[in-house]
Amino acid sequence: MVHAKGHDTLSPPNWPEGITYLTKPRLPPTFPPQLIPLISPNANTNSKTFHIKPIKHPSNVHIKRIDRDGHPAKGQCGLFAKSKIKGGELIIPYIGMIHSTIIPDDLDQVLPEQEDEHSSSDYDLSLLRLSSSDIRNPFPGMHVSIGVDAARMGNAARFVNDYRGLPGITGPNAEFRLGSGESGELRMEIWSLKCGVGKGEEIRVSYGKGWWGARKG
Ligand SMILES: C[S@@+](CC[C@H](N)C(=O)[O-])C[C@H]1O[C@@H](n2cnc3c(N)ncnc32)[C@H](O)[C@@H]1O
Repeated sequence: MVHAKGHDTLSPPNWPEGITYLTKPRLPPTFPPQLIPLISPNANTNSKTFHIKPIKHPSNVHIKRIDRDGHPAKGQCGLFAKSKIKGGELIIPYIGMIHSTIIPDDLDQVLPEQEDEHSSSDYDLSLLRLSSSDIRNPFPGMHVSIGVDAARMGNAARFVNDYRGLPGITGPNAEFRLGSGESGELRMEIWSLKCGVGKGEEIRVSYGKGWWGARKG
């Protein structure tokens, strides 16, 4: 375990240099306080931040550099099971930087000038989208989306690869699910599928056709 500047705590083995290790989601100071109760229902309504219990690195998974020929992510890292994981288990919550986009509801997509670092991130997952007619939406006439991006900071969940193209593999053994943490906070999680994950096996999800479609050509 390595404890570097900016990390929440000691990072697990094989954690890459330059990425901040988190034990709870990071909320930037620019995050609109009106949106905090939507992702953290137990937060004090006047709160400009949210308090979440730190999440430990699970002992049954590890980050491993992929050196297998034919693996499409060779040279990168993946997340592997250290011991057998049964079907239907929470493997690890997905932690990163929480961010929001607020755009007029009549725009059907973010304009180029509104794009930020998260728009092109390969580590960004959506947590919540609200149309202007949603009664929970605090911004009249606006469309709100909230996401979690682990490109620059996160936990071991950021290393989960997609199953496509992996040698001898025909499908995922895990999936992303929206869930809530111990403090009631909205979060993305990685759960094992019915088949479970064998000891030493790579944990692999489907990023979805949309994810791959956006990156073609
Ligand atoms: C969320 S990251 C996964 C962790 C990444 N392997 C790493 O070491 O940081 C997503 C990136 O992993 C790679 N990746 C994941 N699954 C892949 C697959 N099935 N085929 C090719 N590249 C993949 C791509 O470079 C993608 O942009």
